[in-house]
Amino acid sequence: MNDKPAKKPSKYQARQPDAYGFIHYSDTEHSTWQTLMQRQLGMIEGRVCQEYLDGLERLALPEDRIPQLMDIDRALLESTGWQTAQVPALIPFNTFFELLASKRFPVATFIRTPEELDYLQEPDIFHEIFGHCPMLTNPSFAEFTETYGKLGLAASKEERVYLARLYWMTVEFGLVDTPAGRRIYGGGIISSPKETLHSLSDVPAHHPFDPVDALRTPYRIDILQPLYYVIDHLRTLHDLANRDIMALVHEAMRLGLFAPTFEPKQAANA
Ligand SMILES: C[C@H](O)[C@H](O)[C@H]1CNc2nc(N)[nH]c(=O)c2N1
Ligand SMILES: N[C@@H](Cc1ccccc1)C(=O)O
Ligand SMILES: [Fe+2]
Repeated sequence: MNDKPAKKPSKYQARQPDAYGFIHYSDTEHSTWQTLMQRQLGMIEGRVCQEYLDGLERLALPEDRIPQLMDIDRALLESTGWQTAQVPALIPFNTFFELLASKRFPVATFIRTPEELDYLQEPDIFHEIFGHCPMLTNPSFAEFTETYGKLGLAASKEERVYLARLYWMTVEFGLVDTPAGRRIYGGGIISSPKETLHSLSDVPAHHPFDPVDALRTPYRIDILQPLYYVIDHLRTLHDLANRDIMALVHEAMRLGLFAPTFEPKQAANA
Protein backbone atom coordinates (compact mmCIF):
# COMPACT_ATOMS: atom_id res chain seq x y z
CA MET A 1 0.00 0.00 0.00
CA ASN A 2 1.26 3.45 -0.78
CA ASP A 3 -0.25 5.17 2.19
CA LYS A 4 1.18 3.08 5.00
CA PRO A 5 3.93 4.80 6.99
CA ALA A 6 7.23 4.28 5.19
CA LYS A 7 9.29 1.36 6.47
CA LYS A 8 12.51 2.52 4.88
CA PRO A 9 15.24 3.35 7.38
CA SER A 10 15.54 7.04 8.15
CA LYS A 11 18.80 8.92 8.51
CA TYR A 12 17.21 10.76 11.41
CA GLN A 13 17.23 9.78 15.06
CA ALA A 14 14.96 11.28 17.65
CA ARG A 15 16.56 12.89 20.72
CA GLN A 16 15.85 11.43 24.13
CA PRO A 17 15.18 13.74 27.08
CA ASP A 18 17.74 13.80 29.91
CA ALA A 19 16.89 13.01 33.56
CA TYR A 20 15.20 16.41 33.90
CA GLY A 21 13.07 15.93 30.79
CA PHE A 22 15.23 18.39 28.85
CA ILE A 23 16.17 17.61 25.23
CA HIS A 24 19.53 18.85 23.99
CA TYR A 25 20.12 20.00 20.42
CA SER A 26 23.20 21.30 18.63
CA ASP A 27 23.67 24.92 17.53
CA THR A 28 23.16 23.87 13.92
CA GLU A 29 19.84 22.27 14.84
CA HIS A 30 18.68 25.38 16.69
CA SER A 31 19.68 27.49 13.73
CA THR A 32 17.69 25.22 11.38
CA TRP A 33 14.65 25.88 13.55
CA GLN A 34 15.36 29.62 13.41
CA THR A 35 15.67 29.65 9.61
CA LEU A 36 12.45 27.63 9.25
CA MET A 37 10.57 29.88 11.69
CA GLN A 38 11.69 33.05 9.93
CA ARG A 39 10.93 31.67 6.50
CA GLN A 40 7.47 30.40 7.45
CA LEU A 41 6.49 33.44 9.55
CA GLY A 42 7.08 35.52 6.43
CA MET A 43 5.09 33.11 4.32
CA ILE A 44 1.93 32.30 6.30
CA GLU A 45 0.30 35.74 6.41
CA GLY A 46 -2.57 35.62 3.95
CA ARG A 47 -1.99 31.91 3.29
CA VAL A 48 -3.02 30.16 6.53
CA CYS A 49 -6.37 30.39 8.30
CA GLN A 50 -7.03 32.78 11.18
CA GLU A 51 -7.57 29.94 13.67
CA TYR A 52 -4.01 28.78 13.01
CA LEU A 53 -2.63 32.31 13.49
CA ASP A 54 -4.53 32.65 16.78
CA GLY A 55 -3.08 29.34 17.95
CA LEU A 56 0.42 30.35 16.96
CA GLU A 57 0.08 33.49 19.04
CA ARG A 58 -1.09 31.41 21.99
CA LEU A 59 1.87 29.05 21.75
CA ALA A 60 4.36 31.94 21.54
CA LEU A 61 7.04 29.67 20.06
CA PRO A 62 10.67 30.76 20.43
CA GLU A 63 12.18 31.88 17.12
CA ASP A 64 15.83 31.25 17.87
CA ARG A 65 15.79 27.75 19.36
CA ILE A 66 13.89 24.48 19.28
CA PRO A 67 11.25 24.64 22.02
CA GLN A 68 11.08 22.09 24.83
CA LEU A 69 8.00 19.87 24.91
CA MET A 70 7.14 20.98 28.45
CA ASP A 71 6.75 24.56 27.22
CA ILE A 72 4.38 23.45 24.46
CA ASP A 73 2.45 21.30 26.95
CA ARG A 74 1.86 24.27 29.21
CA ALA A 75 0.11 26.24 26.44
CA LEU A 76 -1.81 23.22 25.10
CA LEU A 77 -3.02 22.07 28.52
CA GLU A 78 -4.20 25.55 29.34
CA SER A 79 -6.19 25.98 26.13
CA THR A 80 -7.62 22.52 25.32
CA GLY A 81 -6.16 19.99 27.76
CA TRP A 82 -3.91 18.47 25.08
CA GLN A 83 -0.27 17.45 25.54
CA THR A 84 2.59 16.25 23.40
CA ALA A 85 4.07 12.74 23.49
CA GLN A 86 7.70 12.18 22.56
CA VAL A 87 7.99 9.55 19.77
CA PRO A 88 10.94 8.26 17.73
CA ALA A 89 9.62 8.92 14.21
CA LEU A 90 6.58 8.30 12.04
CA ILE A 91 4.45 5.96 14.12
CA PRO A 92 1.93 3.29 13.00
CA PHE A 93 -1.79 4.11 12.76
CA ASN A 94 -2.81 2.13 15.86
CA THR A 95 -0.33 3.90 18.17
CA PHE A 96 -1.14 7.19 16.47
CA PHE A 97 -4.90 6.93 17.05
CA GLU A 98 -4.31 5.69 20.60
CA LEU A 99 -2.37 8.88 21.40
CA LEU A 100 -4.98 11.15 19.81
CA ALA A 101 -7.76 9.43 21.75
CA SER A 102 -5.97 10.37 24.97
CA LYS A 103 -5.38 13.97 23.78
CA ARG A 104 -1.69 13.52 23.22
CA PHE A 105 -0.05 14.55 19.99
CA PRO A 106 3.06 12.66 18.81
CA VAL A 107 6.22 14.71 18.40
CA ALA A 108 9.23 13.12 16.71
CA THR A 109 12.10 14.89 18.44
CA PHE A 110 14.60 15.41 15.64
CA ILE A 111 14.91 18.25 13.17
CA ARG A 112 15.55 18.12 9.41
CA THR A 113 19.01 18.92 8.02
CA PRO A 114 19.58 22.24 6.21
CA GLU A 115 19.54 20.33 2.89
CA GLU A 116 15.91 19.33 3.46
CA LEU A 117 14.62 22.64 4.78
CA ASP A 118 11.87 23.15 2.21
CA TYR A 119 10.39 19.69 2.21
CA LEU A 120 10.99 16.55 4.28
CA GLN A 121 9.54 13.10 3.54
CA GLU A 122 8.81 12.29 7.20
CA PRO A 123 7.51 14.25 10.18
CA ASP A 124 10.13 16.08 12.29
CA ILE A 125 9.76 18.37 15.31
CA PHE A 126 9.17 21.43 13.13
CA HIS A 127 6.29 19.67 11.43
CA GLU A 128 4.71 18.41 14.63
CA ILE A 129 5.05 21.65 16.59
CA PHE A 130 4.82 24.43 14.03
CA GLY A 131 2.52 22.46 11.73
CA HIS A 132 0.07 20.88 14.18
CA CYS A 133 0.20 22.39 17.67
CA PRO A 134 -1.32 25.83 16.86
CA MET A 135 -4.56 24.22 15.61
CA LEU A 136 -4.67 22.01 18.73
CA THR A 137 -5.21 25.13 20.88
CA ASN A 138 -8.54 25.57 19.05
CA PRO A 139 -11.28 23.84 21.11
CA SER A 140 -13.42 22.78 18.17
CA PHE A 141 -10.48 21.44 16.17
CA ALA A 142 -9.03 19.71 19.24
CA GLU A 143 -12.36 18.03 19.89
CA PHE A 144 -12.55 16.80 16.31
CA THR A 145 -9.04 15.35 16.60
CA GLU A 146 -9.85 13.57 19.86
CA THR A 147 -13.09 12.10 18.50
CA TYR A 148 -11.19 10.96 15.45
CA GLY A 149 -8.59 9.23 17.62
CA LYS A 150 -11.32 7.37 19.51
CA LEU A 151 -12.90 6.22 16.26
CA GLY A 152 -9.56 5.05 14.95
CA LEU A 153 -8.86 3.18 18.16
CA ALA A 154 -12.17 1.29 17.95
CA ALA A 155 -11.87 0.58 14.20
CA SER A 156 -10.68 -2.62 12.58
CA LYS A 157 -7.32 -2.62 10.85
CA GLU A 158 -8.96 -2.25 7.45
CA GLU A 159 -11.28 0.55 8.57
CA ARG A 160 -8.34 2.34 10.14
CA VAL A 161 -6.54 2.64 6.81
CA TYR A 162 -9.61 4.44 5.45
CA LEU A 163 -9.76 6.71 8.49
CA ALA A 164 -6.09 7.53 7.99
CA ARG A 165 -6.87 8.83 4.48
CA LEU A 166 -9.56 11.20 5.69
CA TYR A 167 -7.19 12.40 8.41
CA TRP A 168 -4.53 12.95 5.78
CA MET A 169 -6.84 14.95 3.50
CA THR A 170 -7.96 17.21 6.39
CA VAL A 171 -5.68 17.58 9.42
CA GLU A 172 -2.51 17.02 7.39
CA PHE A 173 -3.28 18.52 3.98
CA GLY A 174 -6.54 20.43 4.26
CA LEU A 175 -7.44 23.80 2.73
CA VAL A 176 -10.38 26.02 3.69
CA ASP A 177 -12.24 28.67 1.70
CA THR A 178 -12.83 31.77 3.83
CA PRO A 179 -14.42 35.12 2.95
CA ALA A 180 -10.85 36.47 2.68
CA GLY A 181 -9.82 33.72 0.24
CA ARG A 182 -8.41 30.21 0.19
CA ARG A 183 -6.35 29.36 3.27
CA ILE A 184 -4.26 26.46 4.61
CA TYR A 185 -5.11 24.63 7.85
CA GLY A 186 -3.30 21.31 7.25
CA GLY A 187 -0.14 20.87 9.32
CA GLY A 188 1.69 18.91 6.63
CA ILE A 189 1.47 21.93 4.34
CA ILE A 190 2.29 24.56 6.96
CA SER A 191 5.61 22.96 7.99
CA SER A 192 6.90 22.86 4.42
CA PRO A 193 7.82 26.14 2.72
CA LYS A 194 7.68 24.34 -0.64
CA GLU A 195 4.26 22.78 -0.12
CA THR A 196 2.87 26.07 1.29
CA LEU A 197 3.38 27.65 -2.14
CA HIS A 198 2.51 24.51 -4.13
CA SER A 199 -0.82 23.87 -2.36
CA LEU A 200 -2.22 27.31 -3.25
CA SER A 201 -0.82 27.33 -6.80
CA ASP A 202 -2.52 26.16 -10.00
CA VAL A 203 -0.35 23.04 -10.21
CA PRO A 204 -2.35 20.64 -7.97
CA ALA A 205 -6.07 19.84 -8.24
CA HIS A 206 -8.44 21.41 -5.69
CA HIS A 207 -11.68 19.53 -5.05
CA PRO A 208 -14.59 20.57 -2.84
CA PHE A 209 -14.39 18.43 0.30
CA ASP A 210 -16.56 15.36 0.43
CA PRO A 211 -15.80 12.94 3.28
CA VAL A 212 -16.49 9.77 1.27
CA ASP A 213 -14.27 11.02 -1.59
CA ALA A 214 -11.49 11.81 0.88
CA LEU A 215 -11.79 8.34 2.45
CA ARG A 216 -11.37 6.83 -1.03
CA THR A 217 -8.35 8.86 -2.11
CA PRO A 218 -4.98 7.09 -2.03
CA TYR A 219 -1.99 9.22 -1.08
CA ARG A 220 1.75 9.19 -0.79
CA ILE A 221 3.42 10.78 2.21
CA ASP A 222 6.68 11.55 0.41
CA ILE A 223 5.65 13.82 -2.47
CA LEU A 224 3.99 17.22 -2.88
CA GLN A 225 0.28 16.39 -2.94
CA PRO A 226 -1.31 16.31 -6.41
CA LEU A 227 -4.79 16.92 -4.93
CA TYR A 228 -6.21 18.90 -2.02
CA TYR A 229 -9.75 18.87 -0.61
CA VAL A 230 -11.17 22.28 0.28
CA ILE A 231 -13.70 22.72 3.11
CA ASP A 232 -16.05 25.74 3.31
CA HIS A 233 -15.53 26.39 6.97
CA LEU A 234 -13.56 24.82 9.82
CA ARG A 235 -16.95 24.03 11.33
CA THR A 236 -17.24 21.32 8.67
CA LEU A 237 -14.72 19.20 10.59
CA HIS A 238 -16.48 19.63 13.87
CA ASP A 239 -19.81 18.75 12.23
CA LEU A 240 -18.18 15.68 10.75
CA ALA A 241 -17.19 14.48 14.21
CA ASN A 242 -20.88 14.50 15.14
CA ARG A 243 -21.85 12.41 12.12
CA ASP A 244 -21.60 8.66 11.81
CA ILE A 245 -18.09 8.60 10.33
CA MET A 246 -17.95 4.79 10.45
CA ALA A 247 -21.01 4.62 8.19
CA LEU A 248 -19.11 6.84 5.73
CA VAL A 249 -16.10 4.52 6.04
CA HIS A 250 -18.28 1.54 5.16
CA GLU A 251 -19.73 3.42 2.21
CA ALA A 252 -16.18 4.20 1.03
CA MET A 253 -15.16 0.55 1.45
CA ARG A 254 -18.13 -0.53 -0.64
CA LEU A 255 -17.26 1.96 -3.40
CA GLY A 256 -13.52 1.23 -3.29
CA LEU A 257 -10.47 3.41 -3.82
CA PHE A 258 -10.03 5.97 -6.58
CA ALA A 259 -7.19 5.35 -9.01
CA PRO A 260 -4.07 7.16 -7.79
CA THR A 261 -3.14 10.36 -9.66
CA PHE A 262 0.55 9.87 -8.81
CA GLU A 263 3.33 7.49 -9.82
CA PRO A 264 3.60 4.44 -7.57
CA LYS A 265 6.39 4.58 -5.03
CA GLN A 266 9.47 2.54 -5.93
CA ALA A 267 9.85 -0.37 -3.54
CA ALA A 268 12.75 0.23 -1.14
CA ASN A 269 14.46 -2.97 -2.27
CA ALA A 270 13.77 -2.59 -6.02
C1 LIG B 1 -3.01 8.80 10.06
C2 LIG B 1 -1.79 9.27 9.45
O1 LIG B 1 -1.12 8.64 8.46
C3 LIG B 1 -1.03 10.36 10.09
O2 LIG B 1 -0.66 11.29 9.11
C4 LIG B 1 0.04 10.03 11.08
C5 LIG B 1 0.77 8.77 11.10
N1 LIG B 1 1.91 8.76 11.98
C6 LIG B 1 2.45 9.91 12.47
N2 LIG B 1 3.57 9.84 13.23
C7 LIG B 1 4.12 10.95 13.70
N3 LIG B 1 5.25 10.89 14.44
N4 LIG B 1 3.59 12.18 13.45
C8 LIG B 1 2.48 12.32 12.71
O3 LIG B 1 2.01 13.48 12.51
C9 LIG B 1 1.88 11.16 12.18
N5 LIG B 1 0.76 11.22 11.41
N1 LIG C 1 6.46 17.16 4.27
C1 LIG C 1 6.40 17.72 5.60
C2 LIG C 1 6.67 16.66 6.68
C3 LIG C 1 5.72 15.51 6.65
C4 LIG C 1 6.10 14.30 6.11
C5 LIG C 1 5.22 13.22 6.07
C6 LIG C 1 3.96 13.36 6.64
C7 LIG C 1 3.56 14.58 7.17
C8 LIG C 1 4.46 15.65 7.17
C9 LIG C 1 7.40 18.87 5.76
O1 LIG C 1 8.27 19.07 4.96
O2 LIG C 1 7.33 19.58 6.73
FE1 LIG D 1 1.46 15.36 10.82
